[in-house]
Amino acid sequence: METANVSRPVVSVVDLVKRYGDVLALDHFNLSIDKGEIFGLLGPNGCGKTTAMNCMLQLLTYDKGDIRLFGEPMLPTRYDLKRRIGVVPQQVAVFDELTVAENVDCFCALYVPDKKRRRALVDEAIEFVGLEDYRRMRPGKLSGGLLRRLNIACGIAHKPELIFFDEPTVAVDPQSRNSILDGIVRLRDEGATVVYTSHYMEEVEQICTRIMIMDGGRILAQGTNDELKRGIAVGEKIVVELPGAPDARGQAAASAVRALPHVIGCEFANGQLSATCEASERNLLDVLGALKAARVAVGRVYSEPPTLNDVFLEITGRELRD
Ligand SMILES: Nc1ncnc2c1ncn2[C@@H]1O[C@H](COP(=O)(O)OP(=O)(O)OP(=O)(O)O)[C@@H](O)[C@H]1O
Repeated sequence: METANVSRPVVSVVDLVKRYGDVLALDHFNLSIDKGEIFGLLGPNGCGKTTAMNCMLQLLTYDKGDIRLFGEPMLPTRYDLKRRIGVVPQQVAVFDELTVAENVDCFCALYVPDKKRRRALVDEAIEFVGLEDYRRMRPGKLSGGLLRRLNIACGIAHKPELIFFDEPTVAVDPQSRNSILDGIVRLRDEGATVVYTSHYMEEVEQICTRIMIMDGGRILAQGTNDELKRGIAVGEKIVVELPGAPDARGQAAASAVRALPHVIGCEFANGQLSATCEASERNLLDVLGALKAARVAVGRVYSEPPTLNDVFLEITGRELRD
């Protein structure tokens, strides 16, 4: 018999199809996110991330599919559910004629009518994103990174349980980027569930508990960072600098390495030999042994685990990077 306290996913999307005319933006898209996750939707520009998010939020109509948030059917009129959701859109959406504090208050007022309670929430949100010194400034005077932080404060001031972030770090300086990523982890630690879209794999690796890789409106793979990487043939990449090696000698060394067991591919370019290998404890010894036999002088050597780009590359044959 089913028990009453089985936890339901906070987000559940089944068989979502969205077309813009002839463009199939989402092709039977499915998603299930549990409470307390930071779930990453990762994929190149145009893969359908924003469309998926906007369908979940009922900001777009769709051709087919079932969307449930907090276990309830999500509909354009479900204001009770919308009140529990925060949205940080890709394009900064604030009012130029209002100050930082007035902007946060204005968005918070959509959900929290009580002025006194709102004052405390606005203060907390401004402090959360580190904009205390800019409270009375208008958005036009803020840098790109600070504007993004204001955009976040506007989306989270009402303490939503589920927060959608659509590429919140595009075109921000590294300091603001780190502050935004730290803030998202803190929101999760305080109990929120987060949906995070990005085409930056490093960010998704850094903060997401689970990741879905998308392309062309379809799901290519999903799992934890480790699960995704374990699912591909590449286990490690070995890079060896061959200082002063002429091109012919470097190419010969690369073909010797390519012949080794567990080596999937090997290239020599710009004085560097890069070998892609299956997981094996002997890879480094084998590669160095082959280079010694080929009589090339070896400089710096390092080994890297696979990245999400390798996962994307193996599935699609293309790079995830722009
Ligand atoms: N309003 C629209 N009309 C027609 N096609 C659209 C529209 N919005 C998006 N598309 C197309 O749908 C596909 C998915 O776009 P979407 O914006 O969801 O992707 P994305 O992964 O969020 O990319 P980005 O990060 O660039 O926003 C793309 O092919 C895009 O060109």
